[in-house]
Amino acid sequence: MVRAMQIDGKPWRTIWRNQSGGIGIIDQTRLPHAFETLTLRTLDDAAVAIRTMQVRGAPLIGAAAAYGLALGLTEDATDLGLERAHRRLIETRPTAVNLRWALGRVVDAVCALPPEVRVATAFAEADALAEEDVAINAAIGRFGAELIKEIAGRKPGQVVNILTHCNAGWLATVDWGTATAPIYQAFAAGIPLHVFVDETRPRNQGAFLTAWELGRAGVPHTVIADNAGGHFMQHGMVDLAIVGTDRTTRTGDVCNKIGTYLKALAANDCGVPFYVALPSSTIDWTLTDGRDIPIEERSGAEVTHIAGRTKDGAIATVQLTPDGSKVANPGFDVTPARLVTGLITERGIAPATEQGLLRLFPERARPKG
Ligand SMILES: CSC[C@@H](O)[C@@H](O)C(=O)COP(=O)(O)O
Repeated sequence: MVRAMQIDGKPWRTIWRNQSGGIGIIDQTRLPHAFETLTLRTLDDAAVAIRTMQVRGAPLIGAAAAYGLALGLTEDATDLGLERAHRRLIETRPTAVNLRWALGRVVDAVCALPPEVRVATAFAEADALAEEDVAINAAIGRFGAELIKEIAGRKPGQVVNILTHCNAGWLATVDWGTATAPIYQAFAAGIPLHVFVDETRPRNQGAFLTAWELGRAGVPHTVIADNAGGHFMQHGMVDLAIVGTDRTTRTGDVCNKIGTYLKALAANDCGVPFYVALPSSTIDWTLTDGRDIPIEERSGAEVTHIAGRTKDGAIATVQLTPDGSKVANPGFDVTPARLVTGLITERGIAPATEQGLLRLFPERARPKG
């Protein structure tokens, strides 16, 4: 199988166990201008890495939290230690449901065990979860690549143009990405394609991360200002939009990075198919209304300031807004299911409806009566 994530020809994942017993990560706050790795050794290291977005993206937040809980148990494997580590990690970021899901998996795996075997079991569960993430994203890639191939079949010899928002790429997962997995697989199969990358203000995950990883993979792409997507759709320059999600309700409402909703509205108006790629760990089966999803409110400094590389190679932060202007910074928004053409999951593509999801995940049906 083609491996998605390579940097200068060397395969990489976003998170790994290293020789010294620590957890290796790529420090995503340093990209695209520096590629640096870090080792997480303690519960606190893991919590800080998630909160400060050294690791980010719903599936990777889940994997990092699972390893974080295992690290926490190395400090205190008692019931109290488990509870403390769980509380510390669950508070790091509110929107991606993968965090709750991954912590729940590790807690379920260890809670009935005596403290002396909990650490090994927790690491094994975190390893399993990370491995599964890779396989799940590869499956999403196979289903999604078929959509791209279908479009390519309708315009022989022409490039398929795909728009994506934020970074739902391999940097947001353990490998492959969700929204990017179909892109990588179609590209590897020789389909001529090009990706419009929304810059994704205010944290610029598109401009900083998606552009960087597509560039490493040799995928043709163009970074656009967030406000430009509607224009390109209106002019027939986008064949398909694929984005990720941090939490999807059982009815198919999708919560993703701020600005996704506006792209879905524009896609709907322009007749551009709008797909959301997700592992089932991103579905919150307890929710039926996207308006109930907690939206992360982030620091205003992300709106008032921007960091970048100066001509002499230094990283500098500059102020954009006038002194004294108030700012608001919701990190996510909800795209109602009616604007979503389909959900690309590891079990296939479902309409964004409860029925559609239950056809793929029948074990999630609510007991009758
Ligand atoms: C496969 S990742 C899906 C989402 O997590 C992604 O689109 C996103 O919104 C990431 O937000 P971030 O705030 O960078 O963690």
